[in-house]
Amino acid sequence: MTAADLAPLIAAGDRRALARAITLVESRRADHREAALTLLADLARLKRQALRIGLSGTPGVGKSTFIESFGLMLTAQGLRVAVLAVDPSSARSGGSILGDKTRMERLSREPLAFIRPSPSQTHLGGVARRTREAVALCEAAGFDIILIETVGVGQSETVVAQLCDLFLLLLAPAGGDELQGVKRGIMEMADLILVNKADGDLKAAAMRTVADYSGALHLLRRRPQDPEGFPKALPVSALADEGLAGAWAEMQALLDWRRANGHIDRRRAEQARHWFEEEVRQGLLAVLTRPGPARDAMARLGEAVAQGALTPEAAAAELLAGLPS
Ligand SMILES: Nc1nc2c(ncn2[C@@H]2O[C@H](COP(=O)(O)OP(=O)(O)OP(=O)(O)O)[C@@H](O)[C@H]2O)c(=O)[nH]1
Repeated sequence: MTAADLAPLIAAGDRRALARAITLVESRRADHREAALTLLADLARLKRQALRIGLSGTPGVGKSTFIESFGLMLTAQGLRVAVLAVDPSSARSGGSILGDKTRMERLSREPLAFIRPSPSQTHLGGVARRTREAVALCEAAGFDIILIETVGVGQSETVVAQLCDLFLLLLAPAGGDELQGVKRGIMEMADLILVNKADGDLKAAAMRTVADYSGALHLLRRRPQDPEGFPKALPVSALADEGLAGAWAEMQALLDWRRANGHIDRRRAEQARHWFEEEVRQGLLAVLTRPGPARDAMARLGEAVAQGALTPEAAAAELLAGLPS
């Protein structure tokens, strides 16, 4: 099947065609890459947009339980939901955070939902491109909401934050009264902090954790993209399906405000620029690492620097001057 065959099927919302197209954008083969770029350009003409929600949380915090409950709540409202994952750790574990078939079993059977397991990837640049293109394909397929999940190791939150309109941080109730070592940078990215497992014996601890984070969020500098009161921390129970409708109402209130104030369009424009620049950076790196004159010059000039024949600065200037401009 060619890109030209896939495009109308995806536009009609065919989930199998969508899955095949995602496989195509994941491929490293040069002819696949070319077909993928044609397909993406074709589908971009539809100018369809979904609400993109990023979700981060450490293993065991309840991400899959949350996505299943939250996703089912949305599909019950007639919304089409796609779930993607950014998982840079899968290269190491050899597995995939969404690979386990038993995860989100009910949601995966739902006709309005599409769940894409995360493939093994070797570097974050590849993960970012793959996910970005998968998001674009899901949008073209007419999904209303795209949930982009990450386990939050290394730089993966930054990738997700650059792909989404809204960023959720899922936390577990803390044992003591200390914040759970959540890095400041990650807190600063969050639009909502959801303290999961606010049920049964864990409820009291969850409420304390919500209070702790509410206090901590208060101390952060107010961001221009936030109305009064955001970002905020809320208790939820993905298992008992409690607090999810409330969290969704908060997300919608925030999005309405951002839309009305032009923040969504502005953020997407900034993200598009970011990804363009990132692609250029990756392309330049590829020029230096694949066999060819640039890599040869790199080796030759590196040797000259090592032997003291050239300063690092002079050698770098010579190399850069020789690159196609
Ligand atoms: N009490 C309670 N337990 C929950 C809740 N949500 C998830 N759990 C439990 O927490 C455990 C981990 O849940 P998962 O949804 O698999 O967590 P995850 O973050 O997706 O974990 P990884 O797949 O390892 O990344 C499971 O035993 C769930 O049943 C909740 O709201 N309340």
